[in-house]
Amino acid sequence: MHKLVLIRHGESIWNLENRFTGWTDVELTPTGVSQAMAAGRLLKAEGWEFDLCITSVLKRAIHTLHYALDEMDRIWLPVIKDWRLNERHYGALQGLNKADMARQYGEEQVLIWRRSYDVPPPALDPADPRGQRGDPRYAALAPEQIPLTECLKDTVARVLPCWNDTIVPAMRRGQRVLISAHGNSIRALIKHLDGISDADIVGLNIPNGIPLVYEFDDELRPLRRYYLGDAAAAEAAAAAVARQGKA
Ligand SMILES: O=C(O)[C@@H](CO)OP(=O)(O)O
Repeated sequence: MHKLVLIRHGESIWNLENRFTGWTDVELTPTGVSQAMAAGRLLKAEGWEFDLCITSVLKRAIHTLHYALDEMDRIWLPVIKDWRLNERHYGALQGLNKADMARQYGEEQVLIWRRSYDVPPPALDPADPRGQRGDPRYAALAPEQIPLTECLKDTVARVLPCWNDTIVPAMRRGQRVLISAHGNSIRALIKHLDGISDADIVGLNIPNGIPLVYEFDDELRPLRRYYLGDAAAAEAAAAAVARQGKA
């Protein structure tokens, strides 16, 4: 059997301020740091060991990984940083307050922007300073590979190649993999792995900083997934994420 652990980063400053974040590179809050450290302590207490870590290129995920690894005394583990695990790009919504948008456009519209499978938020203008096309961390990408907005379907389309060319080969080599990523890049992976329908994926929310375990058979077919620690607390934290789109 193969196991994989995924962690959504701890609370970020824009999570706290309830702002659409996407590819904006915001820092963790002190609560987010505590969540990351608690995730590391939980993994250590349960005896989890890893051979390879993979994170996005956004500091909230990178720092979450480091704080968790430090608690496990495994800060020396190899880390791959892959832009394909970045948060879903939130287009022209990046920086705007979710509750304000719900008051202005209605909760139904905000739910579509946040959780629908194939309706992208309004796109950023390529010249908008909130965009990433001049960011040196994406210098190896062609401009058209750097999104101006993404729906979840678009995120699935770039997370899956990372799954297939990086995560799966590592697991097949017998490496135990820990991934630090984002609410919607994790939703993209879960949608693919568990074959969740376009309608049902709307109801799936990922809490900050709680390790999510996947178990696979020898052919890497998913057997089950579950949060480590207090299951009721994980469920309550996921419900709180869903409410962020309320007016
Ligand atoms: O703003 C974002 O980038 C994401 C994650 O924080 O938010 P949401 O849960 O609304 O998709």
